Amino acid sequence: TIALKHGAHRIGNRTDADMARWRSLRFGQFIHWGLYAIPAGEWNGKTYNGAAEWIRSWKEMPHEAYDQLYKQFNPVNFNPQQWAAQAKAMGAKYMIITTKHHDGFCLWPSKYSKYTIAASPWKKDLLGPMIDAYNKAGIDVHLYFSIIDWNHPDYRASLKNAADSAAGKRFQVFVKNQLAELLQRYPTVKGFWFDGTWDDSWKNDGAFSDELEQYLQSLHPGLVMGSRLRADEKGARHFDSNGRLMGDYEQGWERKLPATIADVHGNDWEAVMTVPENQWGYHAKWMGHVKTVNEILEMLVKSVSLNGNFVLNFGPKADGTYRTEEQQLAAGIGEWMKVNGVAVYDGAYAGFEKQDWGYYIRKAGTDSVYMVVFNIPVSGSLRVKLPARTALTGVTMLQGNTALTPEWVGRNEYFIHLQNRQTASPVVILLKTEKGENKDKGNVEKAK
Ligand SMILES: C[C@@H]1N[C@@H](C(=O)NCc2ccccc2)[C@H](O)[C@@H]1O
Repeated sequence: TIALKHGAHRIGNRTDADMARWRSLRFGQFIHWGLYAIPAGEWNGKTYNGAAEWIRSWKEMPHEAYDQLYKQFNPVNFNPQQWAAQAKAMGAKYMIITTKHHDGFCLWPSKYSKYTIAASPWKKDLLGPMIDAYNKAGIDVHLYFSIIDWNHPDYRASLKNAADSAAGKRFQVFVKNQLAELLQRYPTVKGFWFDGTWDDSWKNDGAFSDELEQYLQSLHPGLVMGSRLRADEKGARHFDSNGRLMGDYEQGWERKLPATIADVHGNDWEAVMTVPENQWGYHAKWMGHVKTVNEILEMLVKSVSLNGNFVLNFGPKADGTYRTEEQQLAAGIGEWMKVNGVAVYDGAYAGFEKQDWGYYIRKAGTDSVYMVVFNIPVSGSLRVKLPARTALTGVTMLQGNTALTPEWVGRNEYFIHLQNRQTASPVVILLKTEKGENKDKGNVEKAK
């Protein structure tokens, strides 16, 4: 291994209570809200095909025009209690809010910037009421913070000369001050979700990102921060130059999921997902495929089955309301989660051989394993292969709490025959297991 001063400082996952809590929550809500919701992906009668929150970088959007938008930001229909109630009904257990996206506009009245909500017609802090409402609903809050800041005069994508380096130093002080300010103003937050850390100016100062992470941990012990913040002194990101994950969980899964357990390398990880193909902030015209409830449920269940968290993004409108599609999606997900969330919360990799019908999720630390079925075969028979020396002692269909009698086909293999092959939603079956060989305890039907 290479000697590193600013690489990973820990091998293996964090085992403390704050991280165990984050890991147990499994399902989060991302919220991208800011000035970009005003143009909403359109300008001068033209539609921006990129992500709505990146519209400032569109050649058709003059920087001066974008930089005046704050004078119009006045979310008169903002109702944080309603936002929190919607998230709670959906079954989200944590929420990540954009405090400041790449455009540099702050949703809180930062004393380190003029480009904040205080300068808008709304004037008032948006983060405080949101964090209070979500915490009252029993939902943890994490703060998204973009290192890239297109508004700040000292932001540099790369440092080409002494003047750049001086600006870069001033910018690092600004970042450190804003982050400390956020922790001081919102002491109940559980973590930071850093973004915009791919520019050379950041990548080439691994020491600063390391010191910053340690500084924030010293201010707020237990803080959960993903791998996107850090670079090591050789410019390696997420994984240091020895291939070890930096930060508390792998944070690279943006709009994509790992395929198998091998892809996660035993690390904690989190996937963040958009409802349309690639829109985080509010875009008036969603183009391409919009994910359905069942597609989102499959991503959530697949993530948990591979030991990860899944975060679904919402992009509120400039007036503070949600678009109908997002409201309907949240309600539909919540309906399934109300009955089946028990298979998601505290969920973990089961260690069973993956089958085509869907996913296994182990209730962490127990002998209970849930089968979440998305693809009922035409035979109606679900094959279950248990690990060696694992006996099956009970099978229950969650819907209706119905006991099932599997057919034992020898050694550790069973078939579960579903009577009804028609279902509009994923079917959840609870397997009770125990250590030991499978012998005919009369609880299973022997193959003919
Ligand atoms: C969570 C999302 N991250 C921001 C983004 O710029 N993603 C595009 C991107 C993703 C990975 C490497 C570079 C750039 C998007 O605007 C969202 O905030």
